[in-house]
Amino acid sequence: MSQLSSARYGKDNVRLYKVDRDENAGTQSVVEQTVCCLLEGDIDTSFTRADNSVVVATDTQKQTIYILAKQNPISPPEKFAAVISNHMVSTYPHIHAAHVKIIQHRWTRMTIDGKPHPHSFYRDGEEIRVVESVARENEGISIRSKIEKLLVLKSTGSAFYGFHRDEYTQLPETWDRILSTEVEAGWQWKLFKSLSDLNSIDFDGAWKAARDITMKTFATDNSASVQNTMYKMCEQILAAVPAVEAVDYSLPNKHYFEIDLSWHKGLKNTGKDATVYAPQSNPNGLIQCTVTRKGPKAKL
Ligand SMILES: O=c1[nH]c(=O)c2[nH]c(=O)[nH]c2[nH]1
Repeated sequence: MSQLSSARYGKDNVRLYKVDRDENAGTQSVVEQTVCCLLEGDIDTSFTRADNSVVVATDTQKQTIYILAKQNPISPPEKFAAVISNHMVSTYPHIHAAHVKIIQHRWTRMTIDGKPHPHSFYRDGEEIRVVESVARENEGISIRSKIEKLLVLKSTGSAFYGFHRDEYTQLPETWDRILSTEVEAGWQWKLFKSLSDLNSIDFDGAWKAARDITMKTFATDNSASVQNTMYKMCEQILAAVPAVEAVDYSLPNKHYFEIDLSWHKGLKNTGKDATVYAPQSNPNGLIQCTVTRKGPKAKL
């Protein structure tokens, strides 16, 4: 005998573009997103007994996303994700949870002849802003915001020494190394009881603060390790955004290896003479942590 132990369904990769035309200023602003919406609830019979009466078609979910995008601001993405997830659980009595993920892509306004252009934009990197919202019937709306794919590198100002050594250790200590990572940073908001609870929150301000803190700490910290530098980032984001309960980072350590070229006419390219390095794609270190406010230790 078998049983359905969990089920979710919906539409993924719903691509959205919205333009805001400011007729007075003669400028336009654009937002592009990719939305995923997955529903949970009393839908078991659609899997087990071919009962489609409980199915809010994935096409209906897609149309709903377009309509809600027309009727509401889609920026900040946190609020739009909450609007969609809340709509799903409040419209369909048999749907008890809605998981909405929004990826917001970068369209940065062009500067032409030193002035911001009124309607032209460019993709200044693969960095994305991500939001995951879950609305649960009778519980509230949970929101997690993320920065992903922000690639950073510093050419000095990073060390790694004093680590545990034993018969398996080959890595030399270093007081000056290249540090590079692709930032994945997340921050979990306190649970919102209803949509109106979101009104007092500056989601764009928090995203900017998290991004600025990440970059400034990365650049200015005399890094002892990825672990210590990322902890400092978490602490500052918690201090800057009171409505955030937890901050997490997942940082790959993208290694750059020295190349010994002394075999060729005694070329000096190691230690303080190193200028040409070999960037490594794999394997890479991967360091992750979650930091919360002081109190009883949360279960991980
Ligand atoms: O910042 C670092 N943390 C580590 O845990 C580690 N391990 C390693 O080989 N290099 C590094 N660098």
